[in-house]
Amino acid sequence: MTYRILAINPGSTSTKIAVYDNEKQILVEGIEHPTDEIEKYNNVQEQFAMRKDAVLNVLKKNNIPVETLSAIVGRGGLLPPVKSGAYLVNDEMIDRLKNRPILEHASNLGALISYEIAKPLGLNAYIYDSVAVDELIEIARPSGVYNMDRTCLSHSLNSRAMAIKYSKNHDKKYSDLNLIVAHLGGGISISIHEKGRMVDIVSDDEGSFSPERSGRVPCKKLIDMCFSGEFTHREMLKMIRGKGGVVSYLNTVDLREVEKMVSEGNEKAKLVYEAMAYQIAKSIGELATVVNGNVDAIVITGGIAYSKNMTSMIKKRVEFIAPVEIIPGENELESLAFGVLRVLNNEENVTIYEEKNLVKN
Ligand SMILES: Nc1ncnc2c1ncn2[C@@H]1O[C@H](COP(=O)(O)OP(=O)(O)O)[C@@H](O)[C@H]1O
Ligand SMILES: CCCC(=O)OP(=O)(O)O
Repeated sequence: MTYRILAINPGSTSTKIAVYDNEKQILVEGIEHPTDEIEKYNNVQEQFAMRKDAVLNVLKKNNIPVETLSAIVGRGGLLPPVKSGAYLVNDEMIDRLKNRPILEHASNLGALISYEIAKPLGLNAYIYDSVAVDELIEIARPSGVYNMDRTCLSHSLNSRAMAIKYSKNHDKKYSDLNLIVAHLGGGISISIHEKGRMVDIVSDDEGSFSPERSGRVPCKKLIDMCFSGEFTHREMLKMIRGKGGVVSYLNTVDLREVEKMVSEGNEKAKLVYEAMAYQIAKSIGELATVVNGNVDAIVITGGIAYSKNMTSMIKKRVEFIAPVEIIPGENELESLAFGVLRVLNNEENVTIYEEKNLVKN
């Protein structure tokens, strides 16, 4: 039996899509949304129709009628804490993502676009390994302020896929290993997978800064800025997500440009670049304590993992903990499609999204 699966991954500046016939990729395309186009919209939600039409146009251009699809899967958005794996998109999930998402994020459109295309065709729409996957152990939850538990938001889709890939490459089972995975992209999150469960993370606001995010910042200073009257809520959020991190110092989110600045002798760029490697290494070290140092391997992945300079600086600081494996890039479209394929082949269960039954937090 061949299943044709459409995978949709909306990012801040692009919507990546792929179509698979079982495990064979028959189409992959990155639809770019230029900044001047994105800036026409007040929020992510308003981009829904534009992005959905763009997806449908690509299918049409490539002679893939939507009627030939078996299922559609989108990158899961900022929902309340959910389990790993597949969820069926339903009206309750759509209501949450449309009206009360935990945070505004392009991935909130993954479920919405998938559902909108799937529903009239009588197909199921899914999300898989949402950014809100929460498998934290209880001791990891308190933040230090009563009633303000930590929120588990991470690049779980790519991080879990890379942890599984590492395990397979070494003829081991994911469920037998303790792995730290550092996802280094426009945003950075680092996770520790203990015997197949993502038991703790350093989220994009808890550790290293990244090309476009601030990471952990001094909270007393942050509070002062919030109440200074100078900035709106939206501007403050942008300061930590979108306009924070490398771009706030060097006016670019492209690490390759930063590397060029460094090679041309720019001392400020050198400090920022090295500080990022230093902070990433610190977060990896922090997570090693979760399993009392019993780490089998550290996996470095994401776009930044293509940089030999960056990965060797990190490696130098952390290889005393465990061997470091570099798996550059991300595997998100394939991870989405293969996850749903396992569901269609009855190799994996699917969860129905019901807020009354979600992970407690
Ligand atoms: N060969 C490379 N060397 C250094 N940095 C790279 C390289 N390729 C991509 N990057 C950087 O990776 C980051 C984007 O990573 P990516 O995983 O594509 O992010 P996202 O999916 O979050 O947009 C950018 O800062 C980009 O400059
Ligand atoms: C840390 C949550 C996931 C996230 O922010 O994803 P992107 O970096 O792809 O925006």
